[in-house]
Amino acid sequence: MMSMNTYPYLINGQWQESTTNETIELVSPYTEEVVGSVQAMSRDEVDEAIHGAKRAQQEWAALPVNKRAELLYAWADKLEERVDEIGQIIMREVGKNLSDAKKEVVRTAEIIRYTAEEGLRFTGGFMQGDSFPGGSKNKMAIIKKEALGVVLAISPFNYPVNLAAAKIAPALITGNAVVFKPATQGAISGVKMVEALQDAGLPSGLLNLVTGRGSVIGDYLTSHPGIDMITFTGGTGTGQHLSQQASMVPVVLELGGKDPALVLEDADLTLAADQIVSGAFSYSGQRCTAIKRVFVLEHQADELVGMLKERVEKLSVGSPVDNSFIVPLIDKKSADYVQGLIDDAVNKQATVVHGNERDGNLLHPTLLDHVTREMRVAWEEPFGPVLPIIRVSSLDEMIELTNESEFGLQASVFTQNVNNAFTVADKLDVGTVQVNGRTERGPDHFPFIGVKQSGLGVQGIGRSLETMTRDKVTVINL
Ligand SMILES: NC(=O)C1=CN([C@@H]2O[C@H](COP(=O)(O)OP(=O)(O)OC[C@H]3O[C@@H](n4cnc5c(N)ncnc54)[C@H](OP(=O)(O)O)[C@@H]3O)[C@@H](O)[C@H]2O)C=CC1
Ligand SMILES: O=C(O)[C@H](O)COP(=O)(O)O
Repeated sequence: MMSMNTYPYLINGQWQESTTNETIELVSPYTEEVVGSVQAMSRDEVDEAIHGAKRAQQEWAALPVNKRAELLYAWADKLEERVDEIGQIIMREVGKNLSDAKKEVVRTAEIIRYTAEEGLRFTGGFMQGDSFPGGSKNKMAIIKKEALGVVLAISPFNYPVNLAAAKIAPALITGNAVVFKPATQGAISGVKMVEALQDAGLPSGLLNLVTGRGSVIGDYLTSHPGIDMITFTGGTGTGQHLSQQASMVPVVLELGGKDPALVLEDADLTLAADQIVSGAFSYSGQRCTAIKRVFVLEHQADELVGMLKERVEKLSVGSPVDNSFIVPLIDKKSADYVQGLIDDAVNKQATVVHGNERDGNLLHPTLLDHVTREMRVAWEEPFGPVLPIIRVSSLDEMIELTNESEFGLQASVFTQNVNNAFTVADKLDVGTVQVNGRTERGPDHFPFIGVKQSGLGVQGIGRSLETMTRDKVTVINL
């Protein structure tokens, strides 16, 4: 008999306990109490999940796309009906404040609906041979979009519902089956999200949910011959490792970042300060797209730092239950890592403008000035509430520091001159440049890309449909 707080995995429509009799306890980042346990699945069970998905896929792909869209619309409705319950689970499991946790569920429903709509309009094409030299009008190609088969979706802890659904929904609408492996810390939110999908009428086996430590079953999953495509969001180290495991299947990776804010001489400093603080500190900086360093010209730095300090001092710090802006980090290891970056910078003479206080996993928002390139925090991704200010002598230096990073997710450029904005944007080696706004993924139909060590391939609703399908060409010779 399973205890109330022990969550099963899902294979072929059946919620089950693992024959390993092993479960993994998940501890809340802020109460440090056990939220629940998930199953540590065996390899045989993982095999069953993949084979079950394979069996379900062909029938699903054969359905008219409008029928597939019905499932997604129903799923979005079911998620919205459970927004309070799932929001609470996200809060308890990953420590996101309650308001943001509920917003995540609502945003997920919106992504799913938009994906269904895009899916309805997503078709192949037609080509005529005579546009190529020597070609003929009598040779015509009909290009259809076909599903790849079984998509393996692996998600991280920080958006346990949203980032998972952003992979699952495009896979399903294009006729793929899914094996979904949530982050272990985030797996209960994943279970709840999948329950909603099942309530919406998920065909048996079409999505199978596997749980267990990535370090134990991850390689087995990613190198499994039954997997036809992998879509992954998580740390750069994990992503690099995964891409070496996978063989001959498309892989999309959304990885870490070190997004800079470049504050140009003609920037509106009030706007820049507002956007930088919101971008750097929401969910305590546990966003791949968080602003993770600021470049400002020496002669404007005092003014900007003063404005940032004023805002950072006002951020509420505490419990996600009280909707605090700054909440405890996901676990002690992460908090220790961020503290290590702060300590290194302070030892190398960075100035603590605010913060550098710690209460367990709760790190107060920390603003560091006079950060130099010799400090680790200038280059490493903290995934926590610390913002380094790097004073520079020229715009060229800002561009150079941006491009020197191993990461290339996004960058913010603050300027009131549109020509400067485009000139600088073109020189930055990142996936997306935000002009006069914080770095962020949304709106979710925009392409979302990481270059260099920040990723491979592209997500974003329309682009995800492309990456989860292949062209099938039939040529007619009249
Ligand atoms: N660019 C982007 O879009 C985003 C990037 N991120 C990045 O993710 C990181 C934080 O998320 P976090 O969850 O800690 O990332 P991890 O890389 O630790 O984990 C991500 C996922 O990978 C799984 N995993 C672990 N090892 C393996 C393996 N060998 N094979 C396959 N899967 C494996 C994890 O499972 P388990 O939990 O069981 O270990 C989890 O489901 C940050 O670096 C952040 O920048 C986060 C969000 C968005
Ligand atoms: O995982 C992340 O950090 C997200 O992809 C960021 O999403 P956001 O920019 O919309 O918060």
